[in-house]
Amino acid sequence: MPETVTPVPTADLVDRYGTELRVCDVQFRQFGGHRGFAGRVRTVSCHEDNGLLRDLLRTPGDGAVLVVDGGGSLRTALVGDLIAGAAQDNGWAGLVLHGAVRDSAALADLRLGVKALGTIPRKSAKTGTGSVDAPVTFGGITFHPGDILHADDDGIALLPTPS
Ligand SMILES: O=C([O-])CC(=O)C(=O)O
Repeated sequence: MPETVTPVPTADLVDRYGTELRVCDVQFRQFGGHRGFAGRVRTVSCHEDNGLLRDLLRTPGDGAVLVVDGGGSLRTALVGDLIAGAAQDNGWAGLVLHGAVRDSAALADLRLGVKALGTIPRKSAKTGTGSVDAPVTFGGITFHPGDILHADDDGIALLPTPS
């Protein structure tokens, strides 16, 4: 069942949850057609290789947000218009890429959130090395599969996990 999470402004979430909210310190750029997006976290960890995330985004997203730890590399693009288009068509809410994109002009037309560090036209390898749904850490916070993520023009935040 698709699990849609309605995006809430991240500044409002800080006002509501205070320091319990986990806020990512990275200054991402916005590339997708949806500037505010939210969903349950899935993760990929990879380095200049997008085989794993390409295969995952070809499967139903059920409203999830894919968080990709690309090690911050800006040498190759992890996502372009084809992979992002598949994510849109398969019901993913958004992508958070600690890495680069390409086809950036086309990404703006998609019904998808896409935050990334920057752009580069060079492709990634496709060997499929890396891991899926292991916790990933960048910007001072750890993204666990199942966390609820909210993103907008102000940044990215993870809701406190119920104790
Ligand atoms: O295939 C790739 O590596 C990325 C790409 O260009 C696309 O998603 O369109």
